[in-house]
Formats: sequence, structure tokens, C-alpha cells
Amino acid sequence: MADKHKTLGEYIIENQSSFQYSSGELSRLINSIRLAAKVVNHEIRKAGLVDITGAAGEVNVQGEAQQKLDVYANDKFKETLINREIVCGIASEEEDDFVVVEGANGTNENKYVLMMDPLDGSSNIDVNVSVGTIFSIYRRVTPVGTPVTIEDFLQPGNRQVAAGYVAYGTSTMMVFTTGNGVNGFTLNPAIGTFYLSHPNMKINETGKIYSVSEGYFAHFEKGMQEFLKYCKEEEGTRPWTARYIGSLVADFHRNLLKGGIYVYPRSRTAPNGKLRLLYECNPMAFIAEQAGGKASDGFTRILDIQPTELHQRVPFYVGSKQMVEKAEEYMEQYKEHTL
Ligand SMILES: O=P(O)(O)OC[C@H]1O[C@](O)(COP(=O)(O)O)[C@@H](O)[C@@H]1O
Ligand SMILES: [Mg+2]
Ligand SMILES: [Mg+2]
Repeated sequence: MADKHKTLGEYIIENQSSFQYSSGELSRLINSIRLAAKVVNHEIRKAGLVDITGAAGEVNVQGEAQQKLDVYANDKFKETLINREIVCGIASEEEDDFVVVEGANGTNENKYVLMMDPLDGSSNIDVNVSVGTIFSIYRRVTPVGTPVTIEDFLQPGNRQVAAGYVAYGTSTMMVFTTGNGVNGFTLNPAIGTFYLSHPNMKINETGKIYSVSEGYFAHFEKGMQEFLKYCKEEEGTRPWTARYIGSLVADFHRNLLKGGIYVYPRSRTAPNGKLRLLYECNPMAFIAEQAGGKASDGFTRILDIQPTELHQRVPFYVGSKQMVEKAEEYMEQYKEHTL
């Protein structure tokens, strides 16, 4: 059967045996994410018509004003996972602390924890620009049947068993990896089914697009400033094209398809950068590497960073291998010039 006719459900059944520790649990978990994504997609498509835009009136643990869709997406994903008792713990950008999922009989025999950014690109919700959802799945390290602890969440990214995102853009796509390459599925909204539209996605070794919020240029480290100058020089394939949507999922997805680099560096105003290691950088880094790309904090491979806090932030350099390596070269060259 040609790939494009294959549904996400069929793909999961066919590939279940290639999933690490496959027992059907991870398949059911990915299926639950698919379901929650469709529910959230349905609401996003009505943004502007129904009372789902604007601030929710609360401030989350990041100190950011929660948008109504942040809260809605967080609730829908949590609900879908908890109702199906498919994980033993959840961590989310919108939750101060991790959520222990107890089964109906008070224990939980599941072996996976999920970390998520339920709605990525919140600043773009009200202006009809693409947003996303990001997820990362780990096998717990504490004994099955006991309540999860922080240890189960503070695992380095190289221990992820699966990661992915949903892009709510001109079409809705679910892109994920279980450690055997990256596949993209597009939702046919008429029948509510995801189809394998982008099998075995690979990112080009290099590209011509750079995605950085340059407004903070004066606040960047010298290495980053010099890299940006390099991007704009008249030489070879440069100057590269500046593209910045302001939604990590959308900027990453475009660069995955076309080649490019996305950077959210540290700066005087954001000494650790802005993006969260556990549910933004680790999952996107896993996908980037599985597609042949690279991801670091300018110096260290993202997936090798040992997390110390649930909501910790790290500088993020991700995309085409040669472009990330060029940025790292500049960071190394000017590492004495700190903030
Ligand atoms: O507005 P800035 O500082 O450029 O930040 C934009 C970045 O922040 C984010 O919106 C952070 O994600 P959330 O919207 O999930 O908080 C990224 O999607 C995006 O790349
Ligand atoms: Mg985000
Ligand atoms: Mg978010």
C-alpha cells in the first residue's frame, strides 16, 4: 500500500514491534496523543469565532500570562491521557509540578511518563499564525506500581523512547519519532484521519534559512552576534534568508522541510535562553537528530544535558548539521566574551 494511503493507526500497528520495549503500551499512548490533537485542532480552527482566544487570567509557573488555548490544550491532553490510564505521570509547561496519574484502583502499572508543551507559540494564537503541541515520552526509572517521582522526569534527552509535535498550520500535521527515523502525518479534516504524507523525513545537511529573533541582537553574546553577521555576508550561498514565525514548532517544521537553523540563544535579558529543556528542546532535538540534523546549547549536545529542574531553560541551536556546527564554531571562538 503506498505510504500516502497509510493511516497513522495502520502505521502504528505495523511498526509496533520496532518500538523499544514494545508491549502495545506505547502504541496506545501515541494513539491517545493523536486523539487529543484532533480535539485541540477542532478548537483551534474556530479561534476567533468562539471564546477561546485571549488571556485566561492566570500566570503560569514560567511567569507567563496563560492564554485560554494554553489551558484548554493542557486540559484536553491531560484528560485524554488520564482517562485512558496510559501514563503514570505527566509534566507540562502549564503545570507547576508533575502530575502523578493514579489508576482507578489507586495504583498505576504503566511504565511511561509524558512531558508536554500543550500549546506552543501562544503569542500567535490571536493573530491566526501557526501554533503547535510538543510531546516527549520516557520510560519511568522508579518501580512500576509506585507513584512517580521527580527522578522519572529529570532524565537526559538521550533516554527518550518517543517524541513529536503537532503543527496546527495551513494543514494539521503530526510528526514524530520512536527512534527509527521521523515520519509526518497530515490530517484529512473531512474524515478526521491522519495519513502518512511525509515518510522518513530528512533535513538537508545545510540550507539558506536562519530563524532568530534579532531584535535582541544587542543583548546577545559576541559569538552569536558574529554568527548572525556571517549569516548576512555576501558570500557563497549567503546571505541566508531570515524567517522567524515566533512559534518554535512552525519555525522548526519549515527548516526540517527546507533546511535551516533555528536559534533561541541566551542574552542579557534571558541568561539561559527562553525554551524549556524537558518539553521543547529535548523532543525537538530527538527529532532533529533522527532526521540527520543537530541540536545543542551552542556547546553541548542537548540530548546529553542532565536536567536539574522541571522547567529549566537552555539556549537552543537546532537544524541542519553544517549550519548548527557553524554557529557552534563562533560560540567556541568567542566563548571568553560572555554576557
Ligand atoms: O517572542 P519570542 O521571545 O521571540 O519567543 C518566541 C518563542 O517562544 C515560544 O512561543 C515559547 O513557547 P510557548 O508559546 O509554548 O511558551 C516559542 O514557540 C517561540 O519560538
Ligand atoms: Mg513552547
Ligand atoms: Mg506553550
